[in-house]
Amino acid sequence: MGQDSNVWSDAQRFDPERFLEVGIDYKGRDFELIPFGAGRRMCPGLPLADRMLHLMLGSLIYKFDWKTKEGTMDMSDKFGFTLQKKLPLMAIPVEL
Ligand code: HEM
Repeated sequence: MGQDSNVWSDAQRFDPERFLEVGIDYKGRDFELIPFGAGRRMCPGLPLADRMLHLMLGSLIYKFDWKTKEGTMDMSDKFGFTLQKKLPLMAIPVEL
């Protein structure tokens, strides 16, 4: 669904900014984007994640530089109900 070209233009391109323009919601009402699932069994942690994620991610980026063992990042994915990375990401923090 995340790469369906009927839904997303240039669907294969990594383009997080696209979400700034589309005006769809990620809280289970718009099925084009359901990172927390939808319906009665959707993620009950959504309100917590919604508040904390920016803070956690911002702190990690602010406090560390990040690198990978190989120096590059493999963005291939594997097919499934949700989009997952083919190879797990091993991010190594480097103290600033
Ligand atoms: C970015 C953060 C998170 C994402 C993307 C996420 C995503 C998801 C997804 C996709 C599901 C399955 C929903 C479905 O079956 O329709 C789920 C279930 C669940 N999540 Fe999260 N989650 C996040 C954070 C959290 C947090 C912070 C908590 C708890 C503090 C949490 C607790 C749960 C629980 C208990 C379920 C099982 C719900 C059930 O089966 O009824 N999640 N989550």
